[in-house]
Amino acid sequence: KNSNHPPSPPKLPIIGNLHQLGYLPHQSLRSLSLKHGPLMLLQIGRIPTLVVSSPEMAEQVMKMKDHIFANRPKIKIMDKICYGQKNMSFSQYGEYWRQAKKVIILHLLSNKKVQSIQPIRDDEVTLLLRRISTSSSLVNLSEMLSDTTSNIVSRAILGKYLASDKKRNNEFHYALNKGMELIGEFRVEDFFPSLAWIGKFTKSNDLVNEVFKIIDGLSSAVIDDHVALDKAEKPDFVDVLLHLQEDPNADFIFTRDEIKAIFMDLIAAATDTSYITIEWAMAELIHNPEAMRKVQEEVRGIAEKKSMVEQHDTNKMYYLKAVVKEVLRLHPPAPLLLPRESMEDTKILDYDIPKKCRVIINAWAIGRHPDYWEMPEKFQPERFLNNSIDYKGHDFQFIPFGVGRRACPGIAFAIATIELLLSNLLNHFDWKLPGELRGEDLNMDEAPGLTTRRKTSLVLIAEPQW
Ligand code: HEM
Repeated sequence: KNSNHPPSPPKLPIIGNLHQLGYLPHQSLRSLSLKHGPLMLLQIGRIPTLVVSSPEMAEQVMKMKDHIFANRPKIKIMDKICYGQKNMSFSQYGEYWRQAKKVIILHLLSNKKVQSIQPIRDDEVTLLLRRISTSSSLVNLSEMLSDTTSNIVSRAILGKYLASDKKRNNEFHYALNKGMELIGEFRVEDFFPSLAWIGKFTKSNDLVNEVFKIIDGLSSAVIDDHVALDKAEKPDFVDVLLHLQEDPNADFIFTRDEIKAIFMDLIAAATDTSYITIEWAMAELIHNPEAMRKVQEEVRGIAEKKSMVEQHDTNKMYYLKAVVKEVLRLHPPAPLLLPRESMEDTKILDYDIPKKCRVIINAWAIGRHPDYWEMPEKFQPERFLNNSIDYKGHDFQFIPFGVGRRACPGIAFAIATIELLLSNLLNHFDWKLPGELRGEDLNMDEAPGLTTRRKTSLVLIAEPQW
């Protein structure tokens, strides 16, 4: 009662502010923050939840007090589908997380490793371009990009495709879509722990079980294949984790379930975010024909009629890089980042923040903050030319990958994939909406979930340049 808490919107008995989260929580929370300020304390069911909506407050949480806010809350669905929350993204801050991060960076995400998988990226780009060229008049770009990004990441991690046939591939993408939707929901069992038993009887609990069954089936098959093949010569990332189990000098040994949680998490984290970025980039460029003209002129000028843009070509594509940044500003794939949790009572400025307070950073609202961005709702890649604003965690007005200990370790991996795929799509084809539709007619609505996809698939006509 004597604490000085941040401002809170009025709440209802029992549910608190739950009803104010709306269909797209990042948008509803921004509207609330315009009334109640950049640091708000909501009560969602039983859980105090701090909502951060300005660059200054984000810096306080993710830089000044990062050591206190480095935990993730326990979330029932992650517990179920990630074998006790043993994936890196949602694991508790501590020794397990440190060891998982160490092995992931060393064997998968270092700059050297990211460069070493260039042949896989090139190969998958070639297949994508061929698939588009040979498809009927309408191209479902959303579906193709989702396939290509998951193929790149699964070949990088597993040494092969995750799903060996079309049926399994469809099951994986279904589980990925449903999983992201379910994780993004504010679910009864997480916010009313005493009512957790109700969750067991809901339809969404059946969906969670269905998602888990698919993920567990696919990941168990991967482990069985790796054990049977044992590639000692040229081990992939899963081989590395399995070999640790037999290494008497290993600092840490991951169990079979932990290995499954770690690699499936990486495939999901990399696929969804990367393809969403390219999908929004293509949508914004169709919506803004002048930006499309400029970026195609740059890409084609540098590619000089080569049938494929190579990774090193993208280093000179400054407008393309500005397009990618502008897309990440307007459409950060994880608009509320991933939730964090305070590990002790603390203060932000003069406000008291209790231990075990959930923290939501509204990166979507921060990227559109009118004090930091001129005409913040407008797609304008030029704003990133001739300045050093970057997504690497120093500019708190632009934080699509998060900041601090729990920031995304996959930036280099993601950007290499996004720039290569996008530049090749723009080099190889001209893009149009079907029928008489014009750019401004394109539906730009978002779908709900942990990651923000487009509400409707992006279906376009591709006209090859050669
Ligand atoms: C455009 C692409 C991507 C975006 C926008 C993105 C964004 C994010 C965000 C916002 C977080 C949480 C940060 C925080 O809590 O402060 C995160 C965490 C994470 N990302 Fe990414 N990500 C992308 C691609 C990737 C890729 C390609 C990989 C791996 C191959 C990856 C692996 C991870 C992992 C393992 C975490 C958990 C980090 C931790 O909790 O310590 N991400 N990412």
